Amino acid sequence: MGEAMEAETPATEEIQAPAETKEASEKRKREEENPWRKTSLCSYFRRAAGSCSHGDACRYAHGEEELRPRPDNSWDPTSERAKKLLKTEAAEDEEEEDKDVDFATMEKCLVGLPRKWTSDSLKSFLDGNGIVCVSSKKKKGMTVGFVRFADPEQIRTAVEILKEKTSGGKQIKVADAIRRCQGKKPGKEYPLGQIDEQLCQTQSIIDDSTSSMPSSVVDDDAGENDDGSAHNNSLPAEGLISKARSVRDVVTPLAYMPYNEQLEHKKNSLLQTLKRLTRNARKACPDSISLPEWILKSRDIGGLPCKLEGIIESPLINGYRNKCEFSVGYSSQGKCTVGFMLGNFREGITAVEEPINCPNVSEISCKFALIFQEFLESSVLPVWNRIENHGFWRQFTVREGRSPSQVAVADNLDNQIAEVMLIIQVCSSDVDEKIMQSEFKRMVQVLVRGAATSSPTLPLTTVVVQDHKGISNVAPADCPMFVLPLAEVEEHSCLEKVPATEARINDYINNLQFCLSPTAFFQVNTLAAEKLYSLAGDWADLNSDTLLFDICCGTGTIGLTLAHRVGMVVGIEMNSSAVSDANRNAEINGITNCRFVCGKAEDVIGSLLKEYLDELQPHGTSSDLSTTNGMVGGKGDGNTEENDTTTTVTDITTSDTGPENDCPKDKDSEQIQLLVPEQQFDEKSNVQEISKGNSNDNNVSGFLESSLDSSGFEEKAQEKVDFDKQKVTDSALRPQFKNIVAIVDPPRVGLHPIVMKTIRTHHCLRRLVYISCNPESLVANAIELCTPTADKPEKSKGNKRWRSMSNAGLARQRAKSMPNSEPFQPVRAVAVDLFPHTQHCEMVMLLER
Ligand SMILES: C[S@@+](CC[C@H](N)C(=O)[O-])C[C@H]1O[C@@H](n2cnc3c(N)ncnc32)[C@H](O)[C@@H]1O
Repeated sequence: MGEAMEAETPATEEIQAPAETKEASEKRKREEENPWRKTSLCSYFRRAAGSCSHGDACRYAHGEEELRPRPDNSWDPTSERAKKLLKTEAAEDEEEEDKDVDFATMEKCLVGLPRKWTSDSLKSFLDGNGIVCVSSKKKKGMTVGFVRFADPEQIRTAVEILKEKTSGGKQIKVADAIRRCQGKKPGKEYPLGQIDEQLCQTQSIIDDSTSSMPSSVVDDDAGENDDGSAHNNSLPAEGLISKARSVRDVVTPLAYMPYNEQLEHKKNSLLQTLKRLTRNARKACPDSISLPEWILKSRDIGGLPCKLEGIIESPLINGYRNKCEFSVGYSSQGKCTVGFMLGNFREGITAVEEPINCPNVSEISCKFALIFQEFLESSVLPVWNRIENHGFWRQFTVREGRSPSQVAVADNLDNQIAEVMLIIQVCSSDVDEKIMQSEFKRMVQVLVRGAATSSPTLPLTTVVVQDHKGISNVAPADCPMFVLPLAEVEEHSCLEKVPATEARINDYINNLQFCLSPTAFFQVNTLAAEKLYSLAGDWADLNSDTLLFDICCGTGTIGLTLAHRVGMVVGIEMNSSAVSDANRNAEINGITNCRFVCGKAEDVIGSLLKEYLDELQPHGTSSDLSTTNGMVGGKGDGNTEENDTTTTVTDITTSDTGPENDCPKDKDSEQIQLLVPEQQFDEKSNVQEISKGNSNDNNVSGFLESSLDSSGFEEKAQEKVDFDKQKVTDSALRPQFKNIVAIVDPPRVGLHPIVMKTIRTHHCLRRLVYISCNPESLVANAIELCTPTADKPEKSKGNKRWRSMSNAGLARQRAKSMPNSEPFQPVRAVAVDLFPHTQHCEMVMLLER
């Protein structure tokens, strides 16, 4: 037996040991020197101690079941460094968990209670913490609980209970409850005493778009527009506020600080936000993979993912806004007012106050608001009442356009405004047509006269009416709009409602003219936007061999201002009027190397990347752009075909696939490079898709739900590819570019998960400049783009708990199920202050791989 065994054992010299690499040999030596290192895993990041950021402060050895101290005793738990590290990281984690709970506000509302719950059920659920009251909204199918806590400790306990217990699998979320008064007694203050009916009413009229959503997934500034402006959450006449805040405090909360202190304040807050990127990417990094260099290096720069290179000042500090959306409602004194609300729906319902002392609002806008307010005082039609969802006058917007080639001097922008567009939002349901006509005529007269008699006179270019019959604050993209004639119309003649298709005003960026339709996005601080775009261009490292994807391009401002620095721009935008503005703007400025595609980025990006990049020639064989395609920016530069959006769609599956792609293809990137069969170009349904599009910029829940259901990813992308009115040019004629860059400038909610996956898995895209008006969502997106992935991504479990996750937590989840692909690295970041006096700030981050 023994002999037989011996015979089976191969002779030692026959065993071929694989050659040890230098790296492996160094690792082995290190482990031999310190055996503890081999098995030790940091308690916080479940990662080898050698690669965690705790260094000597790392205390745990996880190789075994039990935690044990380092055998060499080199970890000193009493050392200052150890204490500091462990304390800060624990505190940071805790802070992240509690991010949405304000422990200073004692009255909370609990969203997501089971429908049949009563006050007693909630009381026992919370183990008696807080005085409770439950309100059921049958119409909205929701039950909300209101709790008044005695102190922060009670809140903490309740939050713990809510984290641990779920009600029938549902997570209950905590939000601040701020009471309003329902009574029609202006001036009466309701005491903040015990929990009562008024508190229950606080959240009962929360906007539909936020009510069903817990606060953690509602954008921090859900009550604000894309550009950081105050939202028109029009208020009921009887709205009163219990928190005495001035409109200046609400609209421009930093106005009390000198400008340099505002910048410092914003910079510090951005530093904290940026650190979240490092922390979360570290947590999301799979155990099997070593931490990327940028995370390891973050230790040297205070935990930042990359350097924050400062904050660029706004050239204009006061009156910089070129667009102001005023709410129409009643002030706390019961006066019909055109101004800003003293809060948003998350904070409860508040009154509308005149825009007095709001330094970001231009004088022109204030004057027009006042003229319109005076008109409303004599109007026979009522202002919109949000509680009862009826009324006529809803919102008043002033858009300003500067004269060309004028350099703004200090704070004196007003006299450079050459054009003004006024947009009046109304709801014409159940309103007598004759009365409406007569009111419009009178309104135009008042506005024209008011502008002419102001000193100095105010420019007035066009008056547009938007007829929005829905309940939600945001009018859908296809909301009817018409232009009112500025010339006086005789009293008994019929008012001609000209469709607003041609209503435009002009503004200028980097000496290019931008012609803007009423609803198209345009940065509200034009001069600061110039700085932002130039910087984005510099960081994008552009040259004539660059193909630039301008994702979420609006009216084409970024692409068009950078067109002369690149070979070609492909812009993607879902607002169809912004796309037609972009095409028109290219034409006006004689730019021929831009193509603007109308569609949601998540629907079109995969196909566009495929169209342009799958046929890339190997480096060095790209054609000479200046001679073969003439696609260089500037007047009269040859090929205008790319701007022709009316040509028919060609089946890309039959087009010549061209020379082999020099980008390594992996199977994941294949997944998203979808071939779309001809039958799927259903023009009609695609057009509908577009027109539905931009009503829902902030559809966070849609994003989140789809993000966690990756099974539908391919189908979704495939189904929704939109080639409406876009021409797929013959691949043989299409220029080839060596340098593929994307500049993304998404709305506050950030990029759609499909866009993220597409960018991440397309190897040709090596550089990405991310511009964001919401650094929180930038950080969340960067977690997904920059975290290394495991060979086998985790299968998304369709996690129902996404509702209770923070943005960063959700991004971590998504990062784990990202297809295996090369991650980006954050390279540099800078802030650009487009919104002085407010908390908002644009942030730009360069990501490379
Ligand atoms: C912050 S703005 C930036 C616009 C433009 N880059 C600029 O600076 O003027 C965001 C733009 O993204 C568009 N948008 C929002 N969601 C989109 C989506 N899913 N796909 C494409 N565009 C989208 C909006 O209509 C808006 O024009």
